Amino acid sequence: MERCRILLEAARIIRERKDEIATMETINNGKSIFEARWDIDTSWQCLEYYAGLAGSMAGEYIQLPGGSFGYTRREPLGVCVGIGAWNYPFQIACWKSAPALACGNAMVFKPSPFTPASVLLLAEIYTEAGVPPGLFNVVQGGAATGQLLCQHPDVAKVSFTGSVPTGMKIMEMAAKGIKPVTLELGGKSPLIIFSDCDLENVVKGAMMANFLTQGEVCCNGTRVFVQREILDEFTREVVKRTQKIKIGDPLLEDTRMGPLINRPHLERVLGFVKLAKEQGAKVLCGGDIHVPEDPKLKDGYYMRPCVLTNCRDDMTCVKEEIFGPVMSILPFDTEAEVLERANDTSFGLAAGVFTRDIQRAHRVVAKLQAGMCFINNYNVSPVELPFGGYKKSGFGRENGRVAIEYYSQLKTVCVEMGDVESVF
Ligand SMILES: NC(=O)c1ccc[n+]([C@@H]2O[C@H](COP(=O)([O-])OP(=O)(O)OC[C@H]3O[C@@H](n4cnc5c(N)ncnc54)[C@H](O)[C@@H]3O)[C@@H](O)[C@H]2O)c1
Repeated sequence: MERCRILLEAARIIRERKDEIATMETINNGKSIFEARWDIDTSWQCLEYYAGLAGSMAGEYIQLPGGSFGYTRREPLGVCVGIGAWNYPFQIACWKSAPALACGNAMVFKPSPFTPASVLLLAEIYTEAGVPPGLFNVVQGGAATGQLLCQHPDVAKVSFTGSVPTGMKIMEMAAKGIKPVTLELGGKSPLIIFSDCDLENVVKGAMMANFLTQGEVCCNGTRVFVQREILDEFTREVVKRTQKIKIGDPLLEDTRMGPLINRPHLERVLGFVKLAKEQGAKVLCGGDIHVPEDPKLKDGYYMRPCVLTNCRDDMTCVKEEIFGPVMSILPFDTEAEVLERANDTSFGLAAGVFTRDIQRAHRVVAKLQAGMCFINNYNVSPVELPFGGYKKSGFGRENGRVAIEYYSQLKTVCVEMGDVESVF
């Protein structure tokens, strides 16, 4: 209950300082202030959720013959390391630290060196809320710092959010110390749109699945499979709305897309568009640098969101995670065909299906190889629901009740009520 009270107080302070934290996050990452406020909301909601669970963690009592019994205790792991990506800096730190602290662990958190700032506010807030000194710590640095943390003998667990190649290295390092890991890695998720869908909702869903945070979202549904009957209508509408996205100063209220994280990443994303064209895709809009009218933004890392058609499943833009505002539209004819194509990837983070046919919706999601599936929506993230990947998108879960299992260990106690029966 003490942990619960402190986490609730931290959640209250985050709510109170929401605008300040969101502004810091926008400067930190480049996402629009409008979206940064959403991130801060899911951050304090996460703290509230685990505050609620902190006081209710319990073991099991198991009866054994002869009056003997056993019971289990859920105990903390010790010092947990959190390593974060740059796309949701504050939110990732909350999604890791809230269950870690609720379970009685300490956490050392290392943000991405591209977004070092906002998590310091979280550390400040935890201290103000009453988290004892040393229980939540921020260490700045890049890969070398991350490695030192993973290899440290006093570290009991590593929870990592980032790319697949780094995830592999983390797992290797953790294996040497037999440490459990949670891996939240990349994706190339399918969004399947059947012709019986509500077109207005589907267009909104496809935009949400592709263009939040400049397209730098792990679970984005970037392979947009559209049933052929509605292909033209859907494409026309999605292009029209994509062209209307307001790009510019992310601190302005009406901006919906800010700059990408840095110049090398912008060039990488533009490189994917160039390669897509060379491989035969057609750019319907965007995919190039955007220079805002405001002269002080002229060197910003802005690009216009891009919609690609004429895509094939073997193209690089359809196979690899671009991590930028690039949507690939892929026509399909039948349910069986689209399921096979949707699952034909080594990733498995998320998937979405839009249809008015309720039986089909459940039949399709049951067959999708993805940890987070959406029916008739996309990229909503209630903290009550577990989130995490299948296949190379990682394992372990964040959020939901199940995350408790990833930040605690189970002790079994066997109690004898009779005499010891010895064979000696
Ligand atoms: N599944 C999810 O929940 C989720 C959420 C956000 C982002 N992501 C993924 O993250 C990727 C983008 O983020 P990124 O570019 O920051 O990823 P990244 O793998 O380059 O870096 C992530 C973090 O790992 C650290 N790091 C890098 N090398 C390391 C090493 N050898 N040892 C220990 N730590 C090391 C970085 O400093 C950073 O803090 C994308 O692939 C995206 O899909 C996944």
